[in-house]
Amino acid sequence: MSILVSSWSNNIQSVPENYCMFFPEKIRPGGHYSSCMQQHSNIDPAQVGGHDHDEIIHRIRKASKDFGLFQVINHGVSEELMDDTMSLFKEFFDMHVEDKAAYYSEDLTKSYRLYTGEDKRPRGDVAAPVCKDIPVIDLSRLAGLDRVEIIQLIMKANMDLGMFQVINHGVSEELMDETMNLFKEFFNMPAEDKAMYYSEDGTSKGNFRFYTSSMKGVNTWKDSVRHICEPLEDNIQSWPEKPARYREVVRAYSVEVRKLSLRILDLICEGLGIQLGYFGDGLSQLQELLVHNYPPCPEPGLVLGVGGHTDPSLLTLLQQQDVYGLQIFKGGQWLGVEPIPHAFVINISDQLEVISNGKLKSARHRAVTNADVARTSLVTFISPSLESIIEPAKALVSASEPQLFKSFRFKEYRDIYIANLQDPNDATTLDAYKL
Ligand SMILES: O=C(O)CCC(=O)C(=O)O
Ligand SMILES: [Fe+2]
Repeated sequence: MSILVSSWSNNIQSVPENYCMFFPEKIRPGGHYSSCMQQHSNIDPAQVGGHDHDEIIHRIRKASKDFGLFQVINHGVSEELMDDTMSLFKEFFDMHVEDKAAYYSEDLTKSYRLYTGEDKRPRGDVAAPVCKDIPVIDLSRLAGLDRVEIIQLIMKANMDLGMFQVINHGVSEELMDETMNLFKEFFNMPAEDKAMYYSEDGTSKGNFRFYTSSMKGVNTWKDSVRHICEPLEDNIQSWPEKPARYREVVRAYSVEVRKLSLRILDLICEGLGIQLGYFGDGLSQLQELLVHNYPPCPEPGLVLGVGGHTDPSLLTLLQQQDVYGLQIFKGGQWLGVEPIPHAFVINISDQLEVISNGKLKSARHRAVTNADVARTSLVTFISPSLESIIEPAKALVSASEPQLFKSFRFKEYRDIYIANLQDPNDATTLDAYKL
């Protein structure tokens, strides 16, 4: 419980090391040498063919299996040539700046280039420019003559970015505010009241879970609540009884957000030219709510609230207030998503990219923190039932548009996605299913 960011973050001047995003001290180069490997992994190929032949082969196999690395001596490349080459490169780097300038390039496609390493730390750069291309779509205009134009707008946004915002969407402002305030109240409850809900057990099978989290081994600056909303009756008993109106408010919110999600999925059907209701039943059966609380952070540039990812669901609907924090990855950089009170940010998620046969993009996004105010976001994931088979819609596959993804069971995808969240090699689950 004392691990919750909200429990300790308000009195500190600097960020603890294990929150410094994706570059913790233990993997930071410089000053942290471990002891050297023993010489016995040096292999002398000159002995191959002689009476030590079998032993050498055995040592190569063992070193390759254990370390993937060994050294060779007496290998046939002359010491003079090696020294010469080493000296030449030392001389190159020691040349005058003007002499080297001709070779310097940041263009990755150049066949020869002198360059410097960049700092790849995904800093939570709060000052990122705002993305101007995310349309804000007024759903009240759908009833009139603008319908076709609106669907075109949604489709264009989904093809390019996988993200758009909707206003006048039918979920009442009162209900949105009430739900937001309820979660703020939850996160602000005294530690003793929250303690009974706290769990580090990630296997709660969709029941209510209150936790703080890490991604790829580095802690993220947030505490979260997560549970299934639909099917409702199997899960509502696990929802908290404090704040007092939790079950009543969250139930009403889930019902309204579900209606909106089905409306948007039908607009996407229209845009894709597949039958209305295609995403009904199994493909949108599971509904989960994930609520994040990002306390103010004294050094927002060193941490992230949520690291870069695409959502594993079908569609995601995100409510934020007027506090900035969500970013989208576009054109090689992170750009801010403008917070619009009472709008929903709609993300195309992985399963829609597959079912649309790659026509729609699963949005890559993340959340940054800030030094001044806490931010709360309410994230609804609409997903297929775990047993659903996911594959590109038949109507979107043809001789000229071949199938781009294998078919799979949603449960398998989800399990791999969860494992990949902790994979330091930045594995993306969707790539593994591309044909
Ligand atoms: O809090 C946010 O704005 C983003 C949260 C998010 O991307 C997620 O929970 O998947
Ligand atoms: Fe997300």
